[in-house]
Amino acid sequence: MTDMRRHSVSVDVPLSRTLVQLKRVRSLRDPATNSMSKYASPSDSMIWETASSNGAMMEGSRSAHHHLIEEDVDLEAEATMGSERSFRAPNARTASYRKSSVVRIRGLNPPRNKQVHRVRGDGHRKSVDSNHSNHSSLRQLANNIVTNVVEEKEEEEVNSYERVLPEKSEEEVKRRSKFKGKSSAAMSRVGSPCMSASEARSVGSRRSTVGHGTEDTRVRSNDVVGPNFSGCGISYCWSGASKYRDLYSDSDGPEQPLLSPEGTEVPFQENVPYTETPRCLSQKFRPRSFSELIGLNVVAQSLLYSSCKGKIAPMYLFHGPRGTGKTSTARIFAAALNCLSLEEQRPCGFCKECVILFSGRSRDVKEIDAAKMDRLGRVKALLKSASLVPYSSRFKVFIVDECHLLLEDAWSAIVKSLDEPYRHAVYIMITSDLDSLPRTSVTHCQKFHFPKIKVADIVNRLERICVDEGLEFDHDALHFIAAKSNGSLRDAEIMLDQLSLLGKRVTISLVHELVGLVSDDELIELLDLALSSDTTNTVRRARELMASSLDPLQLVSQLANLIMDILSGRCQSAVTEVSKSFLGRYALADVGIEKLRHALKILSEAEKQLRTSRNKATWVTVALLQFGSSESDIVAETNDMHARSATGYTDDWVSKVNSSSNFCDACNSNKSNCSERHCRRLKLENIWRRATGKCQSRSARSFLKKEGILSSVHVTEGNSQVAIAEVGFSHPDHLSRAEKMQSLIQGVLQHVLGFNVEIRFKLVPCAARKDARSKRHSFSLLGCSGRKQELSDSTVTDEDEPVRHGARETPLKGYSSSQQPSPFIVQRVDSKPTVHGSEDDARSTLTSNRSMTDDLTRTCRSEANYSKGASEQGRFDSIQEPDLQPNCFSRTLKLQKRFFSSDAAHTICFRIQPHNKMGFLPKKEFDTYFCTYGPYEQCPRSNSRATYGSRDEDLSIKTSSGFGSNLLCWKGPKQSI
Ligand SMILES: Nc1ncnc2c1ncn2[C@@H]1O[C@H](COP(=O)(O)OP(=O)(O)OP(=O)(O)O)[C@@H](O)[C@H]1O
Ligand SMILES: [Zn+2]
Repeated sequence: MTDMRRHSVSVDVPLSRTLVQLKRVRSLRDPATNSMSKYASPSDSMIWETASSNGAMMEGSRSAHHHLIEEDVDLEAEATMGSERSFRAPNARTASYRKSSVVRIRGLNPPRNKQVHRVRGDGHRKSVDSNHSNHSSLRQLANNIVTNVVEEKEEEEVNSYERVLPEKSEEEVKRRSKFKGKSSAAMSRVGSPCMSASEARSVGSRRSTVGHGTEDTRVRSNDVVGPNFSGCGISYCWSGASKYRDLYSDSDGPEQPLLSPEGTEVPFQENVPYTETPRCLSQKFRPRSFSELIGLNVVAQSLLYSSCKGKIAPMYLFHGPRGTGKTSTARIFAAALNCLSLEEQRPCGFCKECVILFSGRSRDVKEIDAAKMDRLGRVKALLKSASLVPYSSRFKVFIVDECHLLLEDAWSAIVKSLDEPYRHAVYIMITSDLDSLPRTSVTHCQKFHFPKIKVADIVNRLERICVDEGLEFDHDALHFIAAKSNGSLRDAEIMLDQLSLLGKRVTISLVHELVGLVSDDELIELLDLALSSDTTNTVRRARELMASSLDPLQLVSQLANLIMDILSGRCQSAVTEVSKSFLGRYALADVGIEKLRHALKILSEAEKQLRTSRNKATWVTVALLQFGSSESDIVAETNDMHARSATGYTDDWVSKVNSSSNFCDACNSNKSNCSERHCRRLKLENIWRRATGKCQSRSARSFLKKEGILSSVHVTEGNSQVAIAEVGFSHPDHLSRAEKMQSLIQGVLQHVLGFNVEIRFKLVPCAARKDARSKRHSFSLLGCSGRKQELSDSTVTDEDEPVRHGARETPLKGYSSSQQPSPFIVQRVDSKPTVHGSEDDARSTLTSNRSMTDDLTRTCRSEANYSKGASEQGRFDSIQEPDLQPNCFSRTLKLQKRFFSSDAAHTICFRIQPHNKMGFLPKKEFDTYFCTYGPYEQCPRSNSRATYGSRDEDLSIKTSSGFGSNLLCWKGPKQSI
C-alpha cells in the first residue's frame, strides 16, 4: 500500500464512482475536524452564482454527492473551470496520499504532473489518514484504480474540444467528434449508480452534440433524462428558494452520513425531484411574460420588441427601487431571447427553452450575485464562460443582481469584454442604486428604469391574487397595504401573504394590527382631541394608542401624513362619520387649516427630537398638547412675526422661549427696565446656552459653549419661515471646527427656536463672546505674530442695530446711501500691523501708525454687488489694514495660514479697497486679488499683479495700491465668486 501511495496511478474505474467512494469514505475526511471543508478548494474560478431559488437547493447539500456530480458536469461545461486544482495536503500523510493517487475527473485538463490530485468544483477533497480505521476502504478504493494512460490522453483532447468556439475550424470539429466518440465510450462506463440526473443529461447531451449538432442535442438530452426530468435542482432552479445562492456555499452544509455507525455504506438519498411548489405568494405570482408585468409598459414593450427583432444589446441595466420587478423582467427577457417560438408573444412559456428556463434549469441563463464577484479571478471566469458558446440556447444571459456591488475593476473587465465578438453573451445588470455605479461603465448599457408601482396597480394585483387564492378581503384593506408598501409590489404581496395565513377576512383592522398602525379614524379622533385643547383626553388617548405597542415615531409620522393629506385635499372623500365631521370643522375653514399647519410644524419638530430621545411617548404627548395653542395665539403669532420680519428682524424665538411678554428672562427684570440691546444680547446668550446644552457630545457642548456666540437671529418672511442664525467664533480654527459641526448646531438651535434654522458662521472678535462681556479680549484676526487687535464691546454684531463708528464712516463711492452695502465686522486696530517690504514700506508703516492714533475704528464693508448671491454660499470676512499715507506705494501683507480654511476646495479672495483719508476710492480703482489656498491663482476678475509669499505657512499679498486698504476676504466655493 505504501508503494502504491508513492506511485502515480491513473484511474480506470468509472471516475464518478471513484469520487463517490472518496466521498463516502469517512476516513478521507480531515481527521481533526471530520470536515471536508478544510480541503475546500480554491473555487476561485468556480464562480457560478446561479440563480437561484429552488427548494431542493435550499436543502443545502443534502447530498454532497449530488453536488459533486453536478459540479462535475458544470466543470465539463465550463472549460474555463478546467484549471488544475490540487489538493493541499493538510499533513504529511495526506500529502503522501496525494502524491500517490491521481484522481482525474472528466472534463478537466489532464495533469502534467501526475502527482497532482485533481478535483473539480469546490472539491470535496479528502485527506487520508493511513492510521485511520478505514484503511480497508481506502485499500479497496486504491485497488480499483488502474492505470489507463490512453484513456486519459483521449479525454484530455475531448475536453479541449468540449466547447467549440464559433471560430473553430471544421477540422477541429471533426477531430472533436472523433474523440467524442471515444469519450462517449468512456462515459458509457460511468456506471455510478448514483449518476446524477444532470450528469446523465450532460452525457446524453454530449453524445448528441457530437453526432447531431445542437438542435439534436436538445432532443437527445431529453431522451436521456426525459422531458419531465427536473434534475437535482442544484444551481439552476429559480423557484422556491432564496434568490442568491452560492453554489458552493453548502459544501460545508449538513451532509448525509457517509458511513453508518456499523461501517456500512449509507445509501444515498434519491435526488429530490425539482418541485415547482412556490414558497410564497410573490413566487407563485411571479410574472412569466411581459404582459404580466405591472406598471412597466414601456420597459416591457421595448424589451419585447428588441427580442422579436433580434436587436440585442450586449449589456442592459435595470435600475429602480426594490420589489418593482427588475429580476422578474430580466428573467422574462432572458426567456424571450432564447424562446423557440416564432410567435410575436415571447417568451411563449411552452417551448423547451422556456420550460427549462422557468423551471430554473437553464444552463445558459445564470444569475450572479455581484457581492460574490469580489475577486478578479471570479470575474475572469465569468468572462471566459461568456466567451463559450451556449449549451443549447441562442444566448448566454448573465443576470448580475445588485450590480452596484461589483468592483470597478470587474465593471471595466466586463465592459472591455463587450468589444469581443461574443455575440451570444448578454449581460443584464440589476441595481437599486444607480448612483453608485461607475459612470463610464453605465454608458455602455441600455438603461431601463423601473419606477415605483402605483397604488392602484398594486391594489388590482392584490385583488387578483385574493380571488385566485380564494381570500376574502375588504377593498380598504388592500388599499392600505398598497399604500403602505411604498411602490414595491413584492412588499405588498408579502404583507398579503402574511395576512392570508391568519385564515380570516383581510380587513383594515387586521392590517393595522399586523403592521402596528392606527386606523385613520383613530388618528382623526386623537387629532381632534389635541386640536380642541382637551388636555385630559388627549393624554389618555395618546397613552392608550401607544400602550398598544404602537411606536411613537410611527404615530407622529402617521399623524403628519394624515394632516398633509387633509391639507392637500386628499381626504375629501371621507367615508366614516368621524372623518366627515372632522373635515367639516377643520379642512374647510381657514382657521382650521392654520391650526393644522401649526400642528404639522410641531410634529416635524417633535419627530426630530424623538429620534434622539429615550422617552419618546412623553414627547409625543407633549407635542400633541401643543396643538391646542389657541387660534388667536397662532394668528397673533403669525401677525407678530410678519411685522417683525418686515423690519428685517424678528425675535419670535424670544417669545417662544420667554413666554412672558413683559418680563425679560434674560436680565431678570421688567422689560421696560432693561435696555433693549442688552436684553437682546442676553437673550441670544440664553438661547445659545440652551442650544449648546442640548448637544449630546460633551466635547462639542463645551467647545460650542466656550468658543461660540449666537450673534443674531433673523426669521425670514414667507410660508416657509426659516430662522437665520449667525454664529460667531473668534478664531479661524474654531470656525472651521464649528463648520464641521454645522448640522449639530442647526439641530440644537432648531430645537430651541422652533424654526428650521439656517446657520451662518462668521469670525467675530473675542470680545463679543459672552464670557468676555465685561473684559476686553485681545484676538489676532490676522494671526500675525505680535499683531493684536483689541475690539471694543460694541463690536458685537447685533444686526438690528448696525454699529457705525468714527469719521471714516464715509459712504462708499459709487453707491447711493440707500444702496450702501451691509456693514461688516467692525474692528479697531491699535497695534502695529505686520508690514514688510522695502524701506519705503517700513517708513510708510510707521507713518501709518502715527496716522492711526485716534480714529482707527472703521466699518469694513462687504460690497453687496461684488457677487450676486454670494452671501448665500459663502461669506466675507474683513481684514482691516491700517490707514496708510498716500505716498505709500507697494507693500506686502502677510497673513498666516491659519487664518484660512485649510479646505482647498474653498476659495479665498481678497479684495483690496484702497482708500485715503477722505474715504474709499472710487470703485474702478479697486484692486482685486484672488487666490485659492493651495496653489494660488491670479484673480480672474482683474489683471492685477499679485505676489504671494514663498513661505508655506504664509500667504503674502503685494498690493499695488498706494493707499490704505481694507481686505475683504471671501471664503466660499470658488465658482460662487
Ligand atoms: N412590475 C411587476 N409586475 C408584476 N409583479 C411584480 C412586479 N414587481 C414586483 N413584482 C412581484 O414582486 C416579486 C419580486 O419582484 P422582483 O424580484 O422582480 O423585484 P426586484 O425589482 O428585482 O426586487 P429587488 O431589487 O429587491 O431584487 C415578483 O415575484 C412579483 O411577484
Ligand atoms: Zn418559448
